[in-house]
Amino acid sequence: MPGPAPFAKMNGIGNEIIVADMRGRADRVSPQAALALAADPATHFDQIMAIHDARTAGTDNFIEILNADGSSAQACGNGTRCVVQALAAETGKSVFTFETVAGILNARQHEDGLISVDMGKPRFGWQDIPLSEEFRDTRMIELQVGPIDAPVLHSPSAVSMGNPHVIFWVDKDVWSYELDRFGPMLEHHPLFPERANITIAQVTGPDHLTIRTWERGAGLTRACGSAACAAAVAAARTRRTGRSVALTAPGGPLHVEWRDDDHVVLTGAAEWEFSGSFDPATGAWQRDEESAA
Ligand SMILES: N[C@H](CCC[C@H](N)C(=O)O)C(=O)O
Repeated sequence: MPGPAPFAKMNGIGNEIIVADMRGRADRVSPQAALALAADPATHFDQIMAIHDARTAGTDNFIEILNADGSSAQACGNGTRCVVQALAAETGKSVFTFETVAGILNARQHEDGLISVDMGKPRFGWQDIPLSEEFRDTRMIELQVGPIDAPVLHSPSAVSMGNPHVIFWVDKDVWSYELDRFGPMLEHHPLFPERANITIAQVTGPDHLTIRTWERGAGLTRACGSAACAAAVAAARTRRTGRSVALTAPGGPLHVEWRDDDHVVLTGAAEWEFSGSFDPATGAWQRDEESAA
């Protein structure tokens, strides 16, 4: 049996992330370990980013992403920034190429410490998101919450950033909507065969959005990077903003640029909290002695 694996508890503007160092070993973080770590308030997380040895030439590492409910995710922008910060501190490198189940992505740490992740190209086809019904135009799909004649939320945009997202556009303050109540129902709506990440977004300035997200497999989070990308792309697609968008999530600021080559680049901060080691099979863990409180 391989021994315990090192981990760092980090966050990407409040998106709670565990970066697990699974390099040099063949086992994987089990869904049971994820559930155990998520249930402990000291290690509660939204995503685990498990760093594995590279599988493909030209990449630095393979990254596996687990949600708090033990399910896997194809993309995690905020978590990827945490991985970059951890590996940059260890290696002194600032440019990385990672492989995930959704493909290859590039990331870099800037001089000021902020980190940019190229999240790849968005997809808009209903089968790509995926939706269970044909919608020819996913800038606005038919879905509503509340009374038929006076819906509270309606007509969201749908986008795949490798993972499924819907964005409801709202006129009032994003905190005035009961996302904790609508989120679970929308995440599991039959329109989304692979479930979905649910974001409410308000245009709060020229090229500025304020967002809140209910994450698939994790619930309400203080930030979701791929949702920020999906919201910015959907805003540009519906002419609500241009292609370079500043966003405010509950946990802080993010910037998204939808480049002319169709790639979406997410920029923001990452923060280390403490380090420890854990058993990838069970989730039993302990804090490193010298680690900060
Ligand atoms: N927090 C992540 C996204 C997690 C996505 C996950 N909830 C899913 O698609 O299952 C981010 O920063 O992009």
